[in-house]
Amino acid sequence: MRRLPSQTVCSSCLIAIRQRPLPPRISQPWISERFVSLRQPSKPRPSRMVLSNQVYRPPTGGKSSRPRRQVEGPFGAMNRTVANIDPSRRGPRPRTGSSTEGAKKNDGPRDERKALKMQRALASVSYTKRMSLKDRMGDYDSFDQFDLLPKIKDSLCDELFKGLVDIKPTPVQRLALPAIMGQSAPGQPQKKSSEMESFLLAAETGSGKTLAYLLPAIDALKRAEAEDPDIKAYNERYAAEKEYQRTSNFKGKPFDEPHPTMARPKVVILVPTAELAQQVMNVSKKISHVVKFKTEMLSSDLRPQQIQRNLYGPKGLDVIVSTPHLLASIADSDPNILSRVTHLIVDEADSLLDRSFSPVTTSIIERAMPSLQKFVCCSATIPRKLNNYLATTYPKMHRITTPNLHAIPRRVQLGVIDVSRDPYRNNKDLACADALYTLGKDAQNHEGPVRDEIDVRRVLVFVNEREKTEQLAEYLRGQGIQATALHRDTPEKRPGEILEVFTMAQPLTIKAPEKVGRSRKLDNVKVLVVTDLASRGIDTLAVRHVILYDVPHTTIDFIHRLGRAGRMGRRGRGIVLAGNDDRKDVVAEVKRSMFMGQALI
Ligand SMILES: Nc1ncnc2c1ncn2[C@@H]1O[C@H](COP(=O)(O)OP(=O)(O)OP(=O)(O)O)[C@@H](O)[C@H]1O
Repeated sequence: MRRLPSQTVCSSCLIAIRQRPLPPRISQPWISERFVSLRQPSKPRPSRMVLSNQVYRPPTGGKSSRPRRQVEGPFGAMNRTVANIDPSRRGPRPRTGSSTEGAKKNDGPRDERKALKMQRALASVSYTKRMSLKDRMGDYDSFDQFDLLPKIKDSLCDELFKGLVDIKPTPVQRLALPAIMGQSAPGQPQKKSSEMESFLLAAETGSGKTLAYLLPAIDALKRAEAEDPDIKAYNERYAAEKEYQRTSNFKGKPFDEPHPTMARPKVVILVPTAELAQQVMNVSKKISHVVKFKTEMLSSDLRPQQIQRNLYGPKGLDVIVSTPHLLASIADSDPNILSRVTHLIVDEADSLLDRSFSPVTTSIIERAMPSLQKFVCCSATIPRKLNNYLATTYPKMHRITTPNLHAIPRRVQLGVIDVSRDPYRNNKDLACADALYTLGKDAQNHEGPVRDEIDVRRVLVFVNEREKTEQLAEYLRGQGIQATALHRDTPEKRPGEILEVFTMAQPLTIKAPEKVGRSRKLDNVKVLVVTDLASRGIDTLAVRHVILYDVPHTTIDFIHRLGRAGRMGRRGRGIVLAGNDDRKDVVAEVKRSMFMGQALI
């Protein structure tokens, strides 16, 4: 029988692909009228930032797998089929054809923009691999099947998902929880591992990665606490002192012996921004209300006294959420601060291990390594560079990836407005205001949960430059739109408050206007004009619409920005404003990949 070449799709798969339901077409006239002609790029250009297509297994290769003719050294020239000419000594390239224009194209400097490259689907995750992942996920379809402490399970119903019924673990949680805890099958007890284990959690945006790493870490923390002789002795002294004070009507100083965990956390979670630190700390705090442990955050927007209090509070410290720079500088002055860490989590690992953050993040990892039991890297996007780095630094790392990694879910639709055409003629500000007015008008047709009230739409507008946030927000305000700018220099304290409107899950409504007037004032839309500051990890559950004012520099930015809408199974819509200076071919490829449900690699 003739074998199919590896790239060929077999006929049954083709039928399955064709039978997949297609997302409904965008019905808004303003999108269809000004729809960009999505041209196929004639030749894909290389990218400097490429997503990995083999996250589920470490990349193979390296020196040993290179053909001998490519290897340096005495045997390097064997079996060559072409002349071994040093490229630096090669003469000028012969020009093809007579066109000087064409020659310029060949010899000119390469486009150094961080262009996108999305020619391939997640081809190397084979169908068998995908099926086996799906089968494994099916094993755990309730939180009760995990060997978590009962209090932790209670905290899910009583605090985190209060009011929700039938909470099921998400795919990444079904895979990660048993793997990190060492649980072999549903209902089975955990098995302790004597050596340090490392994990890579790679799953789509808004898929519940925070709980996937937090629940096993807290479970291990509480189990270790029950066996810790220092904590046991402290608790006994505390109880005895309390009893003495009660019986003897004691009026002196209360028991003020510092807790053994003071400034010695066991769980450290590193995140890239203060806003994300606050969000993860809020989740951890909610669990701590039921499970009882001490959790704090460290970030640059806290005052020094507050940082001191968070670290050296007499009640101890178990879980700390921090940005790396601050923690590294504290560790410089108090080297023992990381001496008891058993679980270290690097959230948004591709950011924290990239060129700018890497030295400081790795310094923390190295300091914590002697006591470390579990090391978890977590991200929705795994660039090849990070993939290779992890494969060489942590060769035994357990790779937990979900089948749809690097794909934007099909429930998120992408519309494109070509702002180079009439009536905008490259006026992106006007196109943005128009898009927001259309969203507002559309929302007026949807009644809120209370009669005579309408929903308020919360929209994120992403720009590439910090300066543009203020400028655009001011323009939109001038057009009667409630717009706020958020960037790294937004005055202290405000980012949390500003973001709250967009992160709270509760519906936001206003009184329905008697009659939609002609005045240009949009009451039922709240807009946040923001840089990538809000694109990483911020859980904007309430946001269904994201406007990409600028075309993102990389696929990674596309995934994270669009990932703010359509979280946790919700529907969402992205709108890209594509101007003359933007890479429309790139937008077209993203749109096509999203339509096909393919990974953007
Ligand atoms: N099992 C679950 N059932 C329902 N909702 C859940 C579940 N797990 C998490 N969530 C909710 O899903 C939302 C997104 O979770 P989370 O912020 O952890 O996503 P993420 O994968 O870290 O996203 P990102 O990659 O953007 O950081 C949160 O509001 C969280 O409360």
